[in-house]
Amino acid sequence: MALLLPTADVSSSRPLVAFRLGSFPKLWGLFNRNCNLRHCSKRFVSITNVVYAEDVMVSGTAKSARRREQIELERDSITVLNERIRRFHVKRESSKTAMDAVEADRYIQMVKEQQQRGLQKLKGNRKKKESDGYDYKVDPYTLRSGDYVVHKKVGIGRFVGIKFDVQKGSTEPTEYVFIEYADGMAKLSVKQASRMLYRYSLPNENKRPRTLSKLNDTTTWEKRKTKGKIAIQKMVVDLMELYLHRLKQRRPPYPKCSAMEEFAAQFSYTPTVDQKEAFRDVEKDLTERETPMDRLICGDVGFGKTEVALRAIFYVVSAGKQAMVLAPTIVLAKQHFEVITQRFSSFPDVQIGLLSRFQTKSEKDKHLEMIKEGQLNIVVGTHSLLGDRVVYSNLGLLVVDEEQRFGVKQKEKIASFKTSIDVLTLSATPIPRTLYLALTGFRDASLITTPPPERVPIKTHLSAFSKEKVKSAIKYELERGGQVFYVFPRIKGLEEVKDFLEASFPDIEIGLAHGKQYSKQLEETMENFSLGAIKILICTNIVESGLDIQNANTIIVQDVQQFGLAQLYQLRGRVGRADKEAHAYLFYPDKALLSDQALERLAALEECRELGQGFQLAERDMGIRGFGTIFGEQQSGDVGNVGIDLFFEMLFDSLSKVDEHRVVSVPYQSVKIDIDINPHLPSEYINYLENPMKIINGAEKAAETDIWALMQFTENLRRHHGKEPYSMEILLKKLYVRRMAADLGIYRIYASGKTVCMETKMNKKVFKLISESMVSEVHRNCLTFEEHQIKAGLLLELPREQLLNWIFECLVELHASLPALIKY
Ligand SMILES: Nc1ncnc2c1ncn2[C@@H]1O[C@H](COP(=O)(O)OP(=O)(O)OP(=O)(O)O)[C@@H](O)[C@H]1O
Repeated sequence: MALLLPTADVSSSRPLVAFRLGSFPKLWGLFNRNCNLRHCSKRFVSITNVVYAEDVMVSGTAKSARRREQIELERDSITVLNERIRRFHVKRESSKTAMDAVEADRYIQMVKEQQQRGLQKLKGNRKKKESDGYDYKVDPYTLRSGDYVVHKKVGIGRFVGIKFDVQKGSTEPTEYVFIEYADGMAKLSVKQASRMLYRYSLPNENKRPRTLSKLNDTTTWEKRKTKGKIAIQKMVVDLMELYLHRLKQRRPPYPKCSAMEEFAAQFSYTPTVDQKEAFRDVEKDLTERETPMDRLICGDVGFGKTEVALRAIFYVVSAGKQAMVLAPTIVLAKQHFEVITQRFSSFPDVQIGLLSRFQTKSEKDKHLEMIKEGQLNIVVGTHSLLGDRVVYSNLGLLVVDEEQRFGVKQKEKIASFKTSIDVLTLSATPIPRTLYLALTGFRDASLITTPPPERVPIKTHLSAFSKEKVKSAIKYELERGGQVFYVFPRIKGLEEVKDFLEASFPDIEIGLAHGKQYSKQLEETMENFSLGAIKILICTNIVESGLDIQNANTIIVQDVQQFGLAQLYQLRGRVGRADKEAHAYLFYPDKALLSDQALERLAALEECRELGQGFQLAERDMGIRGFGTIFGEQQSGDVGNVGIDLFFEMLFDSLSKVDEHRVVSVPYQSVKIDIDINPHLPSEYINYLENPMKIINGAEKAAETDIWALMQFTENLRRHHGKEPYSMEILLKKLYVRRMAADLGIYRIYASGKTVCMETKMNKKVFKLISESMVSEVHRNCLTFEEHQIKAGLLLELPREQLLNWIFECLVELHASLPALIKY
């Protein structure tokens, strides 16, 4: 018996109608007899939202669990597919227009050539130095007993040791590497081990993996590896597509301006080799390319990235366009404003403005008006510059300092600029050189790894905290006329530090800076410190990045174990920015209280005392701490499957084969499905649909557009008319099959006895790639590839509808790999 409850809120996501029924085709027939569906059809919900009447009687968790179970059961294969399309295709498809294959070919070729050069350099490096390059395998002799390792073919094991053993039939003892697995011990020759073993380290790792792989059953490991591989492919393809997409944008190149020489001559220093190269890169981007620049200037702390940005600004402003400089904090914005003002001082026509939340409303309004009217050529500020109130007259360039410090929404806004104007991003988060070279071709970046001349390495002193040591360090710095940063990890406790320092240095001006202060007060303190009025600045890590105070050459960090490695590296980089020798004192409370991980981190920092070792440090830091800064949190999770070292090797491999991940779709109309199915819709449904032809034509049109449109179509159909009867479902599935086939480059599907043949433009490599990642073994195991055909051998000859269902399921599986492929 059907139970129909009245509905109240059509927009609500809660179930509007409760049924207790078997199959749905019967349901709407029943309704059709019992009520006027034409009037109430809008009040039905799709079958996924149906609640069974008897559930209403059951209470508590059992009730919701059963409901969920029931709902799961009701999710038919189209719903499951639609949900997946929504999850995976939304971002990619909606933001992109199709690219002409010939044009794309040209770009891909260009990218590949650039990338080849990068990889070539990597190989070159390797020859010079065996440990460098993209070989991430581990030297077994460097392993310690208990270390986790990954064997490419077997998976995660625990290194036990290297011992001599005599092989059968030999009298000579040979060295073997012993590795413990869940079900036994593996014995590898040292040579073999050096070819197959990687360290198993993870980003953000503090808990070691407990589960070892099995020697005798490698399926779980194979699955993990495939998952990792697919994730990497997706990442590479995303990078590639983003790049291709950007290459499609156009703007006229900026004219080369003669005044640049004058501007360059006013730089107080001789640029370093890397700076010069970065200037050239930026100049080429702006004056020779027709696509907007999206370049990352990646340089170690204090190595002079700002000047690169200044030159880019000069080009743009000289051409009559505006430039916006975005800094993560007001303190840094102010510093940039001052540097820019000073650097442009002999170009009085260039007007520079700082937009700050400390300004009064009328000051701010005046600035906004000037930006809008084009009276300000360079605008400096924090994220407030991204707000809708800021309207530019003729914006040409965006300079972003430390993009990773902006929030998600702000990053999205920054990304939206990248397709229309030139963007230069400055980052002091070093990326490993190997990674940089491998990424060449996918991401325009310039590395600044050479320090300005006369820079002296910062002397790093790591020890247990002692008031005496603190006092003598400060005394030394003050006596040579310098200033001191005193960094403490918590706001609570700063006052105590202040009391101690005031007592020790009664005649010295001491300032306090932290993020919870009133902005005005913070700004004043920073100003006084940079002017030299304040000699000791007690602060939290608010000074972490970008701050450039040349006279401050001692930094003291108390409770150093509380900071991350990259953070400490940044903090240390606040000093030693001139030619004076600088000191960094890192104090921990008591060695016994430090975790192994903290000790390892600090030792790494102490080791990397030479200038420019941030890049080296980044490589290690990724093993210990954050990987997400470069690739995002999602990828950070993917690394977990295989460990960083194997992940990197797979990444480099994938980068070098990017054009093999290419799928060429075929036009929807050219796809032939030679399976004779023309389902007849029941008359009740036809009556119920009001205008069935319009609906069927709409479905066909949606399928022709793309999978996203087809998904929206079926969702709408079900929202308005409930779940369709079986024959309509078959009709829809046929459309899905044709659409998915077109996307996969399959232009004909037919059956011959127990074999399903799919003629395709896909190449064998792509087939291998996507079939490997199929979740369903049933489908995967029966597929083969022969001369432009994907063949499926079925166990028995299926009736037509079942056959269509089978093909539908199989294509759904193949289609799931599309995000890891480049389409054009
Ligand atoms: N070639 C050079 N020779 C000597 N000093 C230089 C050179 N280039 C820049 N500098 C100076 O070095 C200091 C640091 O430069 P800058 O602020 O550009 O570094 P940065 O790379 O932006 O550092 P951070 O990542 O900390 O922001 C500045 O005072 C700058 O004037």
